[in-house]
This record gives sequence, C-alpha cells and structure tokens, in this order.
Amino acid sequence: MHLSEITHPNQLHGLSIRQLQQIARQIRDKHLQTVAATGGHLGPGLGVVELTLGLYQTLDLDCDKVIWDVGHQAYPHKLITGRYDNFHTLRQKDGIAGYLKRGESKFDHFGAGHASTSISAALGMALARDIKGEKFKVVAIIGDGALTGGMALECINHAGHLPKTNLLVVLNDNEMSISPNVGAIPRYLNKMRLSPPVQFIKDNFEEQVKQIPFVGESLSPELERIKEGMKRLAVPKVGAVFEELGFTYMGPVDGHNLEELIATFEQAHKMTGPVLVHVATTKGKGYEIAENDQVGYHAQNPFNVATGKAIPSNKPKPPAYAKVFAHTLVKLAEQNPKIIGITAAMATGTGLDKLQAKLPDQYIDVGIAEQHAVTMSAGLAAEGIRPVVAIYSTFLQRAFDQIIHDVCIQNLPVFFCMDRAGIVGADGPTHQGMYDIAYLRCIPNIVVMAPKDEAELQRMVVTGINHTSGPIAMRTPRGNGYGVPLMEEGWEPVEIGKGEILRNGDDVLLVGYGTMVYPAMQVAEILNEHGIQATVINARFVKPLDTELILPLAKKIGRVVTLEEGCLMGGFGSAVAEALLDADIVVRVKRIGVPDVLVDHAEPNESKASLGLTSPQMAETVMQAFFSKQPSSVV
Ligand SMILES: Cc1ncc(C[n+]2csc(CCOP(=O)(O)OP(=O)(O)O)c2C)c(N)n1
Ligand SMILES: CC(=O)[C@@H](O)[C@H](O)COP(=O)(O)O
Ligand SMILES: [Mg+2]
Repeated sequence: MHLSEITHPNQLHGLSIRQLQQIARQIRDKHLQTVAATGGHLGPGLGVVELTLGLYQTLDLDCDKVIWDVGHQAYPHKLITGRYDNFHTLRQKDGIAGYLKRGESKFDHFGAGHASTSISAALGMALARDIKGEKFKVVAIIGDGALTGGMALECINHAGHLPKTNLLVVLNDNEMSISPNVGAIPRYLNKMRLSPPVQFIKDNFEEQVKQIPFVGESLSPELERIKEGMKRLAVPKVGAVFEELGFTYMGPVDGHNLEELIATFEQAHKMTGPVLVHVATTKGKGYEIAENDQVGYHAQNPFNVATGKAIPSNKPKPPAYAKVFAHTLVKLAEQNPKIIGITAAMATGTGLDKLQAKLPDQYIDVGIAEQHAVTMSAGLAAEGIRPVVAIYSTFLQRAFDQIIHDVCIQNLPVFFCMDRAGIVGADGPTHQGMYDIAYLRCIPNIVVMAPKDEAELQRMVVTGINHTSGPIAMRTPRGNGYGVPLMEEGWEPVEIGKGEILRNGDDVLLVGYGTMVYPAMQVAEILNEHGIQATVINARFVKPLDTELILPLAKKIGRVVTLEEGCLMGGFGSAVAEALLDADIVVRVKRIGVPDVLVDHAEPNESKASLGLTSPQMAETVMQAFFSKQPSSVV
C-alpha cells in the first residue's frame, strides 16, 4: 500500500512491519519535500513517523482519540488522515494548517499551537468518556519540551490521582525543545534513556534468552513481553517519578523501532488507569542535515533538500527586529551585569541566543514556562536585578495573572519585550500577536509602548532598561525592519508618554501605533493625492497616552483615525477614544485595526488585505468615513 492510498488511519491495521517501514519512508519523503517547498516545521515531524504509525496501528481511529501537544510535529498524522493530496497547501492561505484544527479533520480531536495542553485536554475527554459510559481510548502525545510546561505537570498531578481513569500519555523524548531542552525533568528523562538496567536489557536480553538451552528459541514470540516485564523490574530506578505520581511507566522505548513501539503500545492499552510510555526519538530522523542541526531545522523557510540551504530571497532584507533587539540588549548588558535576559524556550526566535553566547551568566532559559518566567523575573527585580523578559506576544498570554499579581501590583521594574506582536502569518490564529495592547493597557502601573521602526526599537530598549522604575512592555513584529540607519551604541532613550508629529495637515489626524506608523504615512500620501491633508502622529505609547499632543490636535482638526496592528477591542484606538471621551472632546473617530475575528494562517500581507489593513485600503476607509467619497475598487 502506498501512502497516497491511505485516507483513514485504520488502513494501517494488519500491515506488516515491512509495509509500515515502506510507508514511513514515503511519509518522510513527502514531509521533507513539502516543507522544503512551503516552509514549516521539519525536525519535529520527522522524529515521530514510526511513533505515529506504530501507535495508530494499535488504535481504532473510528472511536479512539489522539491529542497532539503543540501539533507542529503532527504532519505524519495529517498525511495518514486524508490530507495527503492537499498537503502541498501546508500553512498557506486556505490551505492545510500547521497545527491540528478540529474543523480541518475529524481526526484532529483537539487543536493546539501553544505547548503543554495535550494531557489536560486528553484527561477531559477521558473523564467525559467515563461519564457517558463509553469505551474509546484516549491518548495524549507530548514532547519533552512541552512536558516542562506547568499545565502538563498540573494534569499529571491530577491524572495520577485517578487510578480508574484510563489515559495513555506518550512522551516523545528527543531531548530537544526548540533549543536543547532545559531543566531537571529533561535531565531525569535522559538518565532513564541511558539507564544501565534498561540499556543492558535492550542490548543483551534477547541474545541471553536465545542461549537458554531447549527453551531459548521457543521464547522468541514472547520476547517483547518478557523484555518489557524485565524493564519494569528496572522501573524502581527507571520511571520512578512517574510511578510515584500514580502512572504506570513503560519505557524508554526506541521511537524508531516499529516492532518495539507496537508491542509496547499493545501492552499499554491492556493496562488500567494513567499510563506513560516514554519514547526515545531523534528530532529530524531520516534527514541527516536536520539530525545534525536540530535547532536550525526545528522550523525552516523554503530550502534546497540536497544542501539544506534556504532558498535565497531575490533582494537582501534589512535586519530582523529580533536581531536588532538582541544586539542592543547585549550592548547594554555588557555595561551592566544586573541586566538579565530571560526566555521561555525561545532563545533563537527572540534572539536571546546571542546574549547566551556572549554573556551566559546574564541569560536564563526557564523552559516552556512563561508563568514561571514572569514571577521569577519579579523576584529578580525585587532584588535589584533588571530582568528583560523576552516572550512572544502570544505566549505571554499564558502569564497574564503573573503580570498583574506579581509584577504590576508590586510595581516591580520588569521589562517585557514581546516579539511576534501583530500578524505573524503561517502559524495562524494560535500564534497571532493580537491581544497584547488590550491585555496590558488595562493593568495599573505598567508602561506600554511600541517602536515605529528598528531604530526606535533600540531607543526603547534603553528606555525599558535604564529609564523606568516600574513595569514596562514593548511590542515588536515578526520579521524584518525597514532598513533605517542604526547606531552601534549610545542610543537616546525615548521619553515615556511622549509621541511625535511626523507630518502636518488640517483635514484629518492619523494616530499610528508601532508597525502602523509607516503605513499611516503611506495613507497620508494617498490622501494627499486626493487633496486631503493629514497630520500623522507616532504615538509611541498607548500607556501613558500622550494626551497633551493628541487631544488638542483632535479637537482642532475634528477628524481622528487610529491605526494599530492588533485587536480593536480594547486596543490602541479604544485608548484614544476613551481619552477623547474623558476630555469631553466630541469629534469623529475611526479606529483601524483587527476586528473581532480570528486571523487564519496566510502570508501576513494576505491577512492584511483580507482585513482591509493595506495602506490603499486604509486610505479608502478614511475617505469613505470622512470625505463621503463613493466606494471604489481598491487595487
Ligand atoms: C506556551 C508555548 N510556549 C512556547 C512555544 C514555542 N514552541 C513551539 S514548539 C516548542 C518546543 C517543543 O518541544 P517538544 O515538546 O519537546 O517538541 P519537539 O519540537 O521536540 O518535537 C516551543 C518552545 C509554544 N508553542 N507554546
Ligand atoms: C511551534 C511553535 O510555536 C514555534 O516553533 C513557532 O512556530 C515559532 O515561531 P517563529 O517562526 O515566529 O519563531
Ligand atoms: Mg522535544
């Protein structure tokens, strides 16, 4: 059977190991060719091909439920659940999503994107099953990185207390998060992977049994079961933590050995209560370039399969915001040992790997633990350290209470640097940085700001580190800056609460925030072509808003447009409208931003066009709102 003929995972039932190995080869090839063409997550999925096939052969996916943690590794799952034919649309507008999505397939039992949710979701389904008196199996598949997330441990604590609730947790242990995994849990897992008793049993057991006179050969069919039993004898040393927490621990299992995987899962399904099968895999398995650079091939832009090199873009790009941020942070940290950069398992994405390389003593990776990162930073700040918490806008959502409870109520100087704020593109609705303006500006004591470009970013980093005594947050977008001239050092801080006028005009006031400032200037140019003159303000701060600058101009001009790359509900435009209301200034206000919708995966510019956020579209919006121009087709 060829992979392309599989539209239902139950078609794996009855296939021989050889047939499964053949399908595994086809999955790897399809996975590699597709990601090389579209970009996406490579290493994670290549590492779970046998795990997926082995597990699914032991399940009945007409009733059993599988919940993948994060879901970035679930491309093999997608390929055997009816999405082979349109897999080439991966992560493209209206195409296959990069994570599981309940609306995309009946086999996507639970969506994700953010880590550490799978066991909780699976336990919920298992409890529902038992309440309804149904009998399906529920399996959570979680990576060793995701296991460092608090939610996963909260659920292990809960599930381990439910000896009658059947739940299988498959731990996909490849010793990697995006970067090498960190913390005591991965260290413990590694000890289990390498534990002498298990190693001995794996390496010598079969040979030893076969040499037993008379019975040796006849035991072969039972070997797997006996071996598993022997390993369980070793369990007091191996898997003790999970056993003590109420789970039956099995493993570690070779995650690329189909026979071992199938035998183990079949054993696991016979057990009652919570069971954890520890599977040892290699991230990027089967593509040597990815195996040798597991960090670099966690995710990739389109690349050449033969060389592994990214497909060169036709024009050189300005530096990424993350790179500029990291350079500035390192420069400031070199002058002040109290500056500590903190990441939650996103060293490469935030650029903090540069700080780690240059000043390792001023760098902390807490694992996938955003809540812990924030409250730990509050502790650091309470003792006079300057913590710089670099967490993506979307992942910082995890720590909303910690920001209030541990940082802002205590008015501690923690600097939140939120990369990937705004529309991120292919990662889709779970990763869009839509809500940070709204979720931060409502908290007392915090300063909230956004640079108009990468040069202002450098100035704001200085402000955030050296010119505040309380909580402060800065948002920056995914991707590259505008290529504006950058200073190597000596950056002038921006004054808190102060915006700037970039252009004057009497017909309409355009107030831009962050990544919408340059577009606001483009809108002004388009309006100018229609004889409409705009004043453009770079607000710089949503909290405190520069009311001294904005309100008198609003009153004088009488027409106000706010522009933001974030949710309109409670966002920057709401802040300006509230300030006008509070000042009893009655003017017409048009807020431009992301309406109350989820923004699906697509190229950022495609998403902006869908949302009416391109500069021509925004100019049209302004003309329709204030200058009663008849709607025309916007090119
Ligand atoms: C809450 C949260 N923080 C950070 C991320 C970014 N992220 C995506 S995958 C990943 C590493 C996951 O490691 P693991 O679970 O071991 O899966 P692997 O990539 O090794 O297969 C991280 C940190 C995320 N998805 N969710
Ligand atoms: C799966 C996950 O959450 C990360 O790998 C994320 O996709 C990284 O996003 P960036 O590519 O924007 O760093
Ligand atoms: Mg991992």
